[in-house]
This record gives sequence, C-alpha cells and structure tokens, in this order.
Amino acid sequence: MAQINPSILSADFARLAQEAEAVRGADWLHVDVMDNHFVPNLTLGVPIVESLARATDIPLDCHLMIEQPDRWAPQYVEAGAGSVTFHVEAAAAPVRLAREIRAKGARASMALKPATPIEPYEDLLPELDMVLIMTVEPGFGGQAFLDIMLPKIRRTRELIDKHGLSLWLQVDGGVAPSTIERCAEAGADVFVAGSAVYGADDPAEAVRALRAQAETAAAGAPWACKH
Ligand SMILES: O=C(CO)[C@@H](O)[C@H](O)COP(=O)(O)O
Repeated sequence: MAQINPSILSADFARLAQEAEAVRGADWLHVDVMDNHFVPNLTLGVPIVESLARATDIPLDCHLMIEQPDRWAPQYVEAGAGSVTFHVEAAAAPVRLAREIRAKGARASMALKPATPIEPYEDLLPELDMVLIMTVEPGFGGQAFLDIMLPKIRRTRELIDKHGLSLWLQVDGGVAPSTIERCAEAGADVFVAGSAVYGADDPAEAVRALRAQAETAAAGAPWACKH
C-alpha cells in the first residue's frame, strides 16, 4: 500500500499543529531537519519535534539533513519520532546508528543524495526499515523532480526484493501528480510531498489523490506482484 508523507517544510511553521490537522489521513508527517552545514538551509530542532509529537497523533518521519547524525538521531527518537532517517554520506557508523535507532524504538532509515549510489550499501539493507532516495538535491522544497533518479529507485527495489526484505522505499523531492506514477512504477512505496500537498486548496484531498495515483501505478508494476 502506498504511503503519503506530507513535508512540513512547505507548511506554515507558526501553525504547525493546525498544519498537521490539515493533512489528517496522511500516513506520516515528514519533518525536514536541516543544519546549514550538510545542506544550505536551517530549519527545526529537537524541541520543535517534541512539541509537534505532542500536538498530533500522525507519526513523525524525521529526515535529518545534518552533519553528525550519530550524535543527534537518538535525540529525535526520544523527542517522539517514529522513524528517523540519517544520510549515509554524513553518518560515521551507519550500522551502529541504525541499531541504536531501532533499539530506542523507532524505525531506522538511510537516505542517499542524488550523486550517492545504492550499490555500496547493499549489505546494510537488513539493518534498515526504509531507504530514502532523494529525487532533488536536499535543502529546499519546491524543486523540480530529477528524472535521472528513476534508475536508482528501480535498482534499490531490485536489491530489496533480491534479499527478500520488507523495508520501505521512500522518495522525496518534486513528488507531485505529474511525477508520482513514475516513482511508483519504479518501485517506491512511500512518497514525501511538500508543495504538492500544502500548496493544494485541500491538503487532505491532495493526500488521498496522490495515494490513489500511486496505488494504481504500482498495481501494474512488475515488482508489485512479489508483495
Ligand atoms: O527534503 C526535502 C528537501 O530537501 C523535501 O522533503 C522537500 O521538502 C519536499 O518538498 P517538495 O519538493 O515536495 O515541494
């Protein structure tokens, strides 16, 4: 089943609780954490995640676009994140970090920037609950989807299936009605959408429509029959 995770980077930060309510029915709320070092933007930290976790019952999917995720990721679990994604380019010890996130009770996920291939990390897959393929350069919402990432989504799906794993495959960046079907056909099953959801007149309806599009596209994909 396709999951749609609205990115609060495109929401009004002064009204986060209401913005979470506006996407009721979403599977997770995607929380973009940026430190102005790993990416050229600065967003929100642990105290805001703590408050948001208290303000909504939608589980939080925290995407750490930060240096030193080994130091910070456990604190996001303690703040209430149900899933924590670290960038493999920034992690000093990704296996130890994934195990620590899981031991603390959250789902562990590894993200790859557009220029980072999946193949060197094949052996790490059993340690993870999700892989995030960035479909824009991380740092900002509202960028155009990078079509050249579709082969990497396909290869990642093949590796997941080759190892008989059930981990989720998330895509993030430029996901919209015009791109979500290609992502689903390539093998993604979790879709982050910022501007396509929060820029819509009815964000909750946008979530439902994106999910329906992804599910229809995935139903016809060759990898779908294996699930
Ligand atoms: O991580 C990021 C950007 O770095 C994303 O989560 C964006 O926030 C998605 O926004 P849209 O591309 O969907 O507008």
